[in-house]
Amino acid sequence: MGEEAVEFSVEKVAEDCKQSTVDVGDRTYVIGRSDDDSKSSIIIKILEKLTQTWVVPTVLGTQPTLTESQSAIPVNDEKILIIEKGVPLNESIWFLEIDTPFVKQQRKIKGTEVVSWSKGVIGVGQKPVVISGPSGVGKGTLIAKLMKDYPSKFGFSVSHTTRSPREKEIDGVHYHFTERSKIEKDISEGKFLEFAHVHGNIYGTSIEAVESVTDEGKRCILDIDVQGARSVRASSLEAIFIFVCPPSFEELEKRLRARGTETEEQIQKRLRNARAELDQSNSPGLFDHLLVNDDLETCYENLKQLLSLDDDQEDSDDLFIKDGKQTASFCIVSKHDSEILLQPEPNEAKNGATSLLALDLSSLSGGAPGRTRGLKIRSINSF
Ligand SMILES: Nc1nc2c(ncn2[C@@H]2O[C@H](COP(=O)(O)OP(=O)(O)O)[C@@H](O)[C@H]2O)c(=O)[nH]1
Ligand SMILES: Nc1ncnc2c1ncn2[C@@H]1O[C@H](COP(=O)(O)OP(=O)(O)O)[C@@H](O)[C@H]1O
Repeated sequence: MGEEAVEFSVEKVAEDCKQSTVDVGDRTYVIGRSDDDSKSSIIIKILEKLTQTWVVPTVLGTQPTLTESQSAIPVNDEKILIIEKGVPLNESIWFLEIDTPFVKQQRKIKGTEVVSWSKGVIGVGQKPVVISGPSGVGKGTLIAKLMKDYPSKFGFSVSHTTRSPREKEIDGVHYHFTERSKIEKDISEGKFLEFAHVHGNIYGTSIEAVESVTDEGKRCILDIDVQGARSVRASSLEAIFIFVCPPSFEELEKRLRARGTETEEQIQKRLRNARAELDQSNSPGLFDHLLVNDDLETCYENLKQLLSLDDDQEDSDDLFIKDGKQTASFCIVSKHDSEILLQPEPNEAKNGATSLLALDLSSLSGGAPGRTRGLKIRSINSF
């Protein structure tokens, strides 16, 4: 897998696929569609111009759905913007990350050349909320209340886990219950935002679990342990971090036993881990808010207050999102500073799509392994 010298020439590449070529520094990136074999896929090849050698990188992230062709332009030394042809604008914007911090880190881990896809999304979306705290403190109870009271506002990030389902747990709703080998493979393929070994099992948040909630316009809630919170802090996902504490250790033990879902051995393990989690809750810069869950209703009110405090971005992107909902297909014309000019594909003019669009990339956030958010769009009326 990964870096290898490949014997093919530019002419051979041109035969193989409908391609875009993008020069960034001493490299030419060839992005195209391969029709080899029965399975079509997007292929990425890199030409090292100085040595005239080809490199086939390891490609991470979810790739765009295949379309006939695409237009591409470098944004900077770190990423290339790609607009897919033949799909509505808000489905068509993608970034190929070639030297972002995430790509650099993955290159080190894998020891091969790496590039990563990230889908471009218009508007920022609300920051996800990470909720951590020891087992039995009441995280699930608080989250269930929030989801019941505000079903259109919040969505739950359904984690993957190797632990067995409890009696009332539903696969795909509470967790995606999964085999160890499957989750390990998906983690190695870069499909997870974070993962951790907790109470003897693997738990992890897939990128899709979080991003699909945000794409629906809902605020994503993650119930993950302290190690997971630390990983999310270090990732490109900007979130709010809340730690839920019990009023006392004795009360925590009481709740855990009263829940009646674990064996004595499992309870002992969870209580040991609880001490470590409580110690870590004070790590500088990790959690933004600590909530004590003594009386449930009081704690719930405090949680609601915290969340509405951070609602400043709500509805602020309507204008951009409206323009992004254009169903016409566009292609890249030029780049000026951080604005990219897009024009409708020639056959779209007859559908009434005549205006040019300016795609503003000045305030991007996130990026691989999740989405690239913060794109702004405005129409430029042709005269
Ligand atoms: N890092 C990480 N932790 C998770 C994830 N999903 C759940 N957890 C944590 O795993 C721990 C155990 O969860 P669970 O088995 O449902 O037990 P409970 O907390 O006692 O209800 C809790 O601390 C959860 O917050 C995940 O995707 N990533
Ligand atoms: N404030 C509270 N006071 C008393 N019991 C609570 C409170 N919050 C939650 N519980 C109960 O404690 C148990 C553990 O709560 P749960 O939400 O499953 O915890 P977690 O998801 O953090 O493991 C459940 O039986 C729940 O009904």
